[in-house]
Amino acid sequence: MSNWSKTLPTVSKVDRHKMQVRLNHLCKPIGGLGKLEELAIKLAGIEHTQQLKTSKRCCLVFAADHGIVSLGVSATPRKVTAIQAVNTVNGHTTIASLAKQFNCDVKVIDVGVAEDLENSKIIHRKIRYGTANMMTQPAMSYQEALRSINIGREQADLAIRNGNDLLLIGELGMANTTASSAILAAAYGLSVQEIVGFGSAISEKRYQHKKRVIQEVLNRRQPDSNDPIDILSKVGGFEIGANAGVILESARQGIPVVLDGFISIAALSIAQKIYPNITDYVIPSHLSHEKGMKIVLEKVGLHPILDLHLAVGEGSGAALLLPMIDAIQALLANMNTLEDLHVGFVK
Ligand SMILES: O=C(O)c1ccc[n+]([C@@H]2O[C@H](COP(=O)([O-])O)[C@@H](O)[C@H]2O)c1
Ligand SMILES: Cc1cc2nc[nH]c2cc1C
Repeated sequence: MSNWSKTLPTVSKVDRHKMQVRLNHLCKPIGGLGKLEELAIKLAGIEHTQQLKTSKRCCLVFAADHGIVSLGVSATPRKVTAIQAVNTVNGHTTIASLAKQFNCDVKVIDVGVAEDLENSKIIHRKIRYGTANMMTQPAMSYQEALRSINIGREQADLAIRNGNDLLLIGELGMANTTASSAILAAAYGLSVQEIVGFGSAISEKRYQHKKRVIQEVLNRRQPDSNDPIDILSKVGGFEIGANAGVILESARQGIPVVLDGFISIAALSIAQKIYPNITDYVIPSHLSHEKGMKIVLEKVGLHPILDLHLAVGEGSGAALLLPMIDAIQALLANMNTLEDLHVGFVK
């Protein structure tokens, strides 16, 4: 299929165990920090260290348009992808605001916006001016699907070389909850009823229409559930492929990658078809408001900390996890141990 190595480097069981022991000794009830403890253990395993590296972070926001938008599956006009891409580099979107607050760099990469973005702060890696309408033809070619993944890998590699300890994934793409629903239905054999949600707030009537469109797309395109590139090319999007590429490259280099919402788990499903254990390397952030998120996260065994009913995308939920990551660092740095206080538990 491509030049993927056979396996990923393993996460460190030793560092996971050491972190668990360390947390158990802190002056608090055993397990008292709940999901924050799971987060610390996961980071220690991925990074192979007790000295968690989390201070330099970067959110990679990939922007692309979707031909299927012409069938009325979104409440939002296509041009909002381009508008928000520029708005992000100018510092005024949800992700730009949160990233500034939580000390995170943001890069916006155009991998397929349907118009030219004349802005020097945007990284220009356009594959095409939007995907084709997947109702009438595959969204993109097999080669373009691979290219979208490779651009994600390249941008992740660049961010890692620039010294980032943590990567966050984000996206902009009107109608991409339609593409993501189709990907997830194909990848995990889920029904349209189980997976499709209201995206960026459509009406009930449009929701019924969206479900019919996605079902018809799946019937016509017949994506091969065993071939992630076939799925991505037939019913995917360029920004989704790029998100998958970031996940793959981060895992390959042992750098934790923080997922965002529904689109990021569509990307995860593509990556998971290549490496079934990819979930060991990703940090879930929040349970998006989008209907299918819960069933997919349960299926792949990921338990996000946040449930804020977010439906923004852009990497916003991933950025909101950063204060939780900073909280772990503060706890590990400042708390003393039960032994320091001469406290023992009775069995
Ligand atoms: O991240 C999510 O879970 C999420 C849920 C709903 C909407 N979005 C964002 O809204 C856009 C897609 O919504 P839609 O209705 O056009 O498919 C796209 O730009 C996403 O970033 C994102
Ligand atoms: C304004 C707006 C911003 C977004 N950002 C991601 N998806 C979006 C959809 C809308 C409508």
